[in-house]
Amino acid sequence: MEMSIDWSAEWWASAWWILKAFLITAPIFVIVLAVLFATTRWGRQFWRISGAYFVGPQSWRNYLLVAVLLISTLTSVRLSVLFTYFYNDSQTALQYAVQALTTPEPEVSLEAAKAGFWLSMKIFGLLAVLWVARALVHYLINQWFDIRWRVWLNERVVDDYLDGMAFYRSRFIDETIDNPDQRIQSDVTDFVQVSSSLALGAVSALASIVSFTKILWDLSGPLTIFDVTIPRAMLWLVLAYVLLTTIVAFWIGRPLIRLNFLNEKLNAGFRYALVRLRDSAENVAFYHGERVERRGLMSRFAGVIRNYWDIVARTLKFNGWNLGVNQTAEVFPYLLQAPRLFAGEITLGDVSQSSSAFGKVHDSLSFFRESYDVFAGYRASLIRLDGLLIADEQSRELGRMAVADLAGAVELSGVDVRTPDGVGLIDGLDLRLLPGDALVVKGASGSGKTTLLRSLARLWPYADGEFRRPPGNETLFLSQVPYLPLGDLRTAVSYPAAPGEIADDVLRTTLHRVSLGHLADRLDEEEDWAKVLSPGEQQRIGFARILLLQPKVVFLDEATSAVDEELEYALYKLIRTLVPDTILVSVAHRSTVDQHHRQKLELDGTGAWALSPVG
Ligand SMILES: Nc1ncnc2c1ncn2[C@@H]1O[C@H](COP(=O)(O)OP(=O)(O)OP(=O)(O)O)[C@@H](O)[C@H]1O
Repeated sequence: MEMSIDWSAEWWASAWWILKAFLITAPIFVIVLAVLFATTRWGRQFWRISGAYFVGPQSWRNYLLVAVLLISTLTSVRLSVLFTYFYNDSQTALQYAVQALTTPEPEVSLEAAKAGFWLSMKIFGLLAVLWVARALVHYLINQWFDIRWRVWLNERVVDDYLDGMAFYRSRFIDETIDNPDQRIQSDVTDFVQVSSSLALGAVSALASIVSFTKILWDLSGPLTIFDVTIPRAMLWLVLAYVLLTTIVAFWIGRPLIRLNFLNEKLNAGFRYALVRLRDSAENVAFYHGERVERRGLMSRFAGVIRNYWDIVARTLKFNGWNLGVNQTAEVFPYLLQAPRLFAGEITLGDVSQSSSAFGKVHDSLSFFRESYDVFAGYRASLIRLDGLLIADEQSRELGRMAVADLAGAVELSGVDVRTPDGVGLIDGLDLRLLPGDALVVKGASGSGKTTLLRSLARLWPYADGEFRRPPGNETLFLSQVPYLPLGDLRTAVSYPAAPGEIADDVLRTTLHRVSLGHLADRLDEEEDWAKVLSPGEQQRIGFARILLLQPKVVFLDEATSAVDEELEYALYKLIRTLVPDTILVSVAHRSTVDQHHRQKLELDGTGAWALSPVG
């Protein structure tokens, strides 16, 4: 029995095919992507987010991995092609065997048919081993590529978010963005996974279309409809069919982009409301605010569900169309090839091979149609990640106070501070403080005391003037409730120094000094310290940091508001005794704070200010 192809020569021929296909596909792949990046909106977004990963001296490793993945993808296409020839041979062998058993003078003897059948089984064994091995290697390399990319992109997005205090200052830009945390955590992952699966899926689909079109071309016969004969009808019909159905599917699926975007946004909003409830648990519990919280949570959740129903309705239409299209395609090749089999023009193997080649061309062309909802989710991730990077950039572009280094002293000249609406809070403030000086800032609530400190810390965009101060960590800002990072108590007390940078003995002695001796033996304990410690204890941690870091200047914003007056006196005395040269600037309503300062700055909230000695 004659096999459909010469299998003994086919292995080398296939290896040669894969190499040729790679040499053709790789440049086309690069050119198509370059055109998409330059001409489509989502392509430009992609490039802004991750273009840097594919340029520069380090990027050759990424290209190497992409090349391996491309070769593996093309190998899989080639193996699929070989499988269809195996199907052809095994089916034809069976057909001849049946013929030999039922007709006295068969075309092929039973022995030859049996030999053909067993040979095709051996070929299958080899193909199956190659198929499984390729799939596993592909999975591993694909994951390797994705993980490397994800690590890079995560670093890029987190660094960008931290750069220039974008994480804080983004609240001041015109179009603020929602849930940056979710954009970093979940969209980065989706972006990487879907990018590589869509790109490789598209390559695989296109290579399959080319390869199987060749098979269909060879197996297609003419079709006569209303006296018009279409040569190679099956091929043209599958192409026309898939093209039309894909256009309709894109049209039906288009709203999924917006719905997926909303889905992420609404879910993130719901999750954030839950996180806020957890963070403010004690406050809510004191107020018995469960009813209001429940209403807020449920209304957010209702938004999620409403949108989800829209997604369901749209997916129903989208999937309904796709499933219907796929089912119709099932019988297509049989309808076209069966009459030719009945006429004795082709073998059963040919019918079976046409059917599988038709299926492959159809599935490959349908890849674009069926991936549309994945692409819709991908677009949403692109928009969200790009939005985050743009917001970071805009945050960095906002104005901020000009600062310069000055050893050991503080100078403010012509400092203006405004509200976001442009209302002046402080006009032209000039000030000079030398080592050991202490200044208390007073003024009615809302007069701009905290905003002055924000401006000097370069957080506040609506401030001008010049600020000279000791460089880097020599200038410390302490807010009313000091920030306590997650981790053990050592990490919390040492902040912003890294844990371990300050010796435990020093930490313990300092805790005793600020009346937190009861915590001295708990340095290794991991807790959410911001929830465990009382506000007064947290404020004492703030004072401990002054003693540990010994800054040249420290700005304190209501730093003793939660401790009693006796303890406040002791804490200030401690600072004045142990770090007497440190310049102190305190914002405080309580008059008992004044006695620890030499000068007083009074703000009236309309721009005017007055500097006087503390009486
Ligand atoms: N993020 C913001 N957006 C808009 N306005 C703000 C913002 N932060 C502060 N303000 C406004 O700026 C003004 C000054 O606020 P600031 O917090 O500096 O007052 P303060 O003197 O420290 O008040 P308090 O003594 O109550 O702490 C207030 O009118 C406040 O509403």
